[in-house]
Amino acid sequence: MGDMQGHDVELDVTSIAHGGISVARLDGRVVFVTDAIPGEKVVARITDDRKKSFWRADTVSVLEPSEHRQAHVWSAASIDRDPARRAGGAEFGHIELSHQRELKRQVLVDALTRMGKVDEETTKGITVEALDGDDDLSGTRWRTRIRLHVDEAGRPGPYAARSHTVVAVDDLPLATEAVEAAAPLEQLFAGEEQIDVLAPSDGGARLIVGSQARTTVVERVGDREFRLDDGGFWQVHRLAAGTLTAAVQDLIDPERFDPRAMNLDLYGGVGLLAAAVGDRFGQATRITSVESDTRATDHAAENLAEWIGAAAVTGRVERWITELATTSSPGERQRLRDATVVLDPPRSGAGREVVERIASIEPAQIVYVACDPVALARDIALFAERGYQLQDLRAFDLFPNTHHLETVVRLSR
Ligand SMILES: C[S@@+](CC[C@H](N)C(=O)[O-])C[C@H]1O[C@@H](n2cnc3c(N)ncnc32)[C@H](O)[C@@H]1O
Repeated sequence: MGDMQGHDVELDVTSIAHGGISVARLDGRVVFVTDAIPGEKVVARITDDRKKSFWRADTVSVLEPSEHRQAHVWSAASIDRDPARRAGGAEFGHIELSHQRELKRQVLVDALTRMGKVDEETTKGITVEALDGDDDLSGTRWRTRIRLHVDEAGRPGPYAARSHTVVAVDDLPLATEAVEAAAPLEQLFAGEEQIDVLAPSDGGARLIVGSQARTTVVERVGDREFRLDDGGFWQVHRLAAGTLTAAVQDLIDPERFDPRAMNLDLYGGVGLLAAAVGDRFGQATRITSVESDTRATDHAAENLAEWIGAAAVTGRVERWITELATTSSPGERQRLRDATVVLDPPRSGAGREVVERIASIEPAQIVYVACDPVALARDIALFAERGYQLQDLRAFDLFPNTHHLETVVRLSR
């Protein structure tokens, strides 16, 4: 192993893998190749040949293009650039938007059937939906937040794909116009590591440089306002918060919903999904939002203040739910059995401990919002071990021109 790195090889690209890379075979060996599309023949440069079972490669030219190939939406990320200098974060930008969604569907269905042990029949009819109101066919101008990294000379820019090399760019087409206009691509920031640029929905744009003091911004979703720290978590696509609000409201089975139960919003951030539940089922709804970031919970308490049955607590979900499961009274246990649990964990998913704890309180239904289909599929299989089956699913293209997608599922016994 080791003498093929840097060599160019011809590859027939056969399928898509998780993570935005395609799969090809070379002399029977799997090669994961970037910037290709299944069905293409490409010339690719081997970047990693250390493993016996698979190699990695970057496409450098296309011999037989897919009918779905398009000029990259971001010239800084196109295959015309040296692979080491291609901007990261738009790894599907060379694929027509409708076909990006088809590839995301394939990845989701593959994860659900292989890792989630969901039967194929159940996955029929799954689509990755465009967001309501997103009529931009190029999949650009949606990022309300962007992180730039700073190189040794002080120049800000995105990282190159799969590396920590900062690359110079003169545009940011996935960012909203307000974010792009505010991004200081021409300035120098010697001594800084990163710069966050955001444009909240209440207007204006701001930069967060280094350890500057946090300020509060306001995001609007329908008639609701959410206050949060400028550096705090908020869904990135300009239409994401509204889309997930509607999806959670849609997926909760009203027959199984009890407003007086101990309903939970786990990994709650500033209360977006707790508010979605309350707005769907009325002011009498009881729900507790659990979040590890104290500043976010402070904002959640404020954002949900007018609603008497809502509470926001600071805690790590795994610990908080363990304590809940072990200390609840018989009356509380019944209200937990009647509960709807919404969870929206980070990319790594909930994991075995949290899944088992949730299952141990035996809630009436679980609505799981996931940004990683593989972590979701693993957790679906864990829930299935405890008798919770996939009942309904919707998937959304919350991240056009990237490989990411968002999935919302309902599980019940
Ligand atoms: C994907 S975000 C979802 C936030 C919220 N549901 C929303 O849509 O705005 C995940 C949230 O989980 C929080 N978090 C991460 N790990 C956690 C943990 N172990 N326990 C509690 N919260 C956690 C993060 O701070 C973040 O706010």
